[in-house]
Amino acid sequence: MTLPEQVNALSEMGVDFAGFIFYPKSPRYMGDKLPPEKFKKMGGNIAKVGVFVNKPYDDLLKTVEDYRLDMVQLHGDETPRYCEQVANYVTVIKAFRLTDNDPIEWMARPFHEASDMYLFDTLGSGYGGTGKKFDWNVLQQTTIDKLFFLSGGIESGDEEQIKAFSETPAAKKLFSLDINSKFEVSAGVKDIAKVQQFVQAIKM
Ligand SMILES: O=C(O)c1ccccc1NCC(=O)[C@H](O)[C@H](O)COP(=O)(O)O
Repeated sequence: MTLPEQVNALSEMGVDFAGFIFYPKSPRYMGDKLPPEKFKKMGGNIAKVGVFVNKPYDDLLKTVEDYRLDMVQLHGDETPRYCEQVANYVTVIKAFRLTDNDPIEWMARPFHEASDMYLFDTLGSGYGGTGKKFDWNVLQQTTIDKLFFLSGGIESGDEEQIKAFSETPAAKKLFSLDINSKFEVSAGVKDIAKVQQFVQAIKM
């Protein structure tokens, strides 16, 4: 998200989280778009999630403080030790970028104690916002013992597939969905009506 009025609209429609990209190489980078004072005032009760990629520890904590972020989503090659240190200050969602054959249990195990939640996304040439799905069946091969966000190319029309997945054992800890590029009119600007339709359909 980059526009305060859109964040407020999401909050009003009962969306739980809004994500803000603090990765300068992303086309959705918001660090130069919203000053902290404006940022802190918007969004009502929505939880504000800062998305970071390999940000030095001190810079990350300063951003969390300046913008009063509720959670951070760590999308890069952050180590368990780094996540653990950050988790002393703010809720940590560790993102894993998956291909269809990844040994998720082996990848996630070192982060079990070091993070609060996971996010499963699709591996791409960049770090996120690929608009591509991974095969959710890779999550069936293992027991995920941590709340997780499902992400990667989720779009309108996926509602039935998501409901079917949510009834499988792999979804026992499915906590929330993370949607992004498939709901954009341009980078960082959402089609709010499309989001609303999706939210209503998914809650039915
Ligand atoms: O979206 C970005 O530009 C981005 C850049 C760097 C790190 C993470 C990024 N996005 C993280 C997200 O949580 C996205 O919502 C997730 O990758 C899903 O995106 P999409 O495949 O477009 O639905």
